Amino acid sequence: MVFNWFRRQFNDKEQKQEQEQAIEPTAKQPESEAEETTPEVAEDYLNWAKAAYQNIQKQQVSASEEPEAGGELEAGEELEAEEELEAGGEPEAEGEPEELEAEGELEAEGEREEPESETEDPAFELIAEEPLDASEEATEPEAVPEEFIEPAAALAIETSEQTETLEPAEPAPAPVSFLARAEAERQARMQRLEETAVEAPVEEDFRRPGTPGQPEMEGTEIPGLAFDEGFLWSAEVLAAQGRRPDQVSIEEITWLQKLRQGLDRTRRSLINQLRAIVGQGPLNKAAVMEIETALLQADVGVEATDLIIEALQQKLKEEALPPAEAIAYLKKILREMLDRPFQEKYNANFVPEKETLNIWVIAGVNGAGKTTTIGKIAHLSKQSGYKTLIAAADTFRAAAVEQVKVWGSRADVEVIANPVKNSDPAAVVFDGISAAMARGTELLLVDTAGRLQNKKNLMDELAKIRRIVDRKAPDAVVESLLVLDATLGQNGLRQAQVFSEAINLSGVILTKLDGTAKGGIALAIVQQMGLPIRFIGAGEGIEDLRPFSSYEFVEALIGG
Ligand SMILES: Nc1nc2c(ncn2[C@@H]2O[C@H](COP(=O)(O)OP(=O)(O)OP(=O)(O)O)[C@@H](O)[C@H]2O)c(=O)[nH]1
Repeated sequence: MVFNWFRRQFNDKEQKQEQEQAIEPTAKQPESEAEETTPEVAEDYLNWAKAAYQNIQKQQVSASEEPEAGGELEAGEELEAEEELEAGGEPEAEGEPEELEAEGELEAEGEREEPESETEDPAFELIAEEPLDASEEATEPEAVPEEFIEPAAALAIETSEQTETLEPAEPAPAPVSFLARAEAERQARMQRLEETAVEAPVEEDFRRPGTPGQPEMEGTEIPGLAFDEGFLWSAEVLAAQGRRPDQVSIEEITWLQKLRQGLDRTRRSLINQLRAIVGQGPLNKAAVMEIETALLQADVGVEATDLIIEALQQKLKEEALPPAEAIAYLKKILREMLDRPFQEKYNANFVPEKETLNIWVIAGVNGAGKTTTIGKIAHLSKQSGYKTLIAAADTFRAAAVEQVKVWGSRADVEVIANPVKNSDPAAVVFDGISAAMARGTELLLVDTAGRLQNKKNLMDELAKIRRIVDRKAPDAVVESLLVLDATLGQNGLRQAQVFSEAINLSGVILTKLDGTAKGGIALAIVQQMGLPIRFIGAGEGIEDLRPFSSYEFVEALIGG
């Protein structure tokens, strides 16, 4: 059974089989977000969650009964593939060298440009100051140089500290969630039964699957997945998006829980302040300032904050909304902002095309999480049933190639690399595309350097890689994705601007959303750059990166 993470569904064939034996869905969709708190909707969500849990149980049982699925390649093919890989850049580079050399695209080894002392951009000062050491052997990933953290970022760090110390004296009463309601009803039922029953039946306890007397939850307990508050929240988020309980995978639930946990710091600071302010009629000046502060502390940025407040204020002038509805309206504003790039230029469905070569060039400064992200996407892609390959074109640091190889082996995805240190990255990309074409690869992930002698060299190199891709694979679906470290807050935006000058960026991958109070940076990126967020990372593990969903993000950011 293959769950396609890009499509957020099981691949068609498996889906059909699954549905034949699936437990029928029971949730009725709420007509509006405000309806979430009605007992009927709460009950529906609870039933939906139970059905989803049971279906995941079934998936687990059938997965454990299935024979181990083989790798992507048959044994023979694997051998051939290896041979091709062994041949590395040699035959490919030899095959069409004139084409490239004639165009002056490929530099001979050792002919890389000398470090230049000019530094047009302060963000690259450190890079320019550091000597070019092609044999750099560091095994540990490098942190983003402090110099990257400019005044804006320093300010953001200060504000983040303030965020931590900001403890609202008395949180405003939250609307009763369906969890609390279900628990209250359960307690009441329990009490009634105790009072009236001669022989008390075993009470339903949906929190402990397999409890005697609870037939629908009987069966194998799902290892590592309790039917708890986190499960119920995740189920509600999925159900509210129109998903059916039989379409949900264990990975989705786990991911949503992780995302919510990751955004915990941002959410706690935001939601407590917002709940206390909204829902009291039109916003007065003091309330506007408080919302502004809360959003700016979450690194939403001035431009996006102004728009959010304007839209919220407009609505509250038209009608006085109770807090739950005002928050629901705020969520809508945030979702619309995050989805705006899809109305203008970009496709909302970010899915590699099957049986087509998709090439994703991954850029970003060192330390942003580029290598880790490539490994995670490779894993996601492989798990989702795509033939995947990685081209290790960050040849500036020897350690970078080794790191990509480690992630490649974790994801069980081959890596095309040139063993020669400081070799031409464009040649590696060229070889990567040749290998991808020969193997019928569907997704080729290209790692690129995050640091060169100076900004100009870095940008020239990225532009050159893009030209090679366009020339060598004119029919491929190409995306240029920038990896940004969410903890850098506004400073990440400056990096994005620099990169977008060199390569035609088509999206952003936001990493390290866990453990930052600056989760609002996603809104600033979309508002200021007009770029869609394509993936978000919330942890260092291979499973900790998933395609971005504005609905899920906003729920995790300011949901209950
Ligand atoms: N907490 C957290 N850490 C992350 C995430 N993504 C990456 N990291 C960590 O960030 C550090 C840098 O990640 P790398 O993938 O090595 O970054 P890079 O951009 O490739 O940088 P170089 O390795 O220097 O080329 C590593 O310690 C990763 O484990 C994330 O989503 N959350």
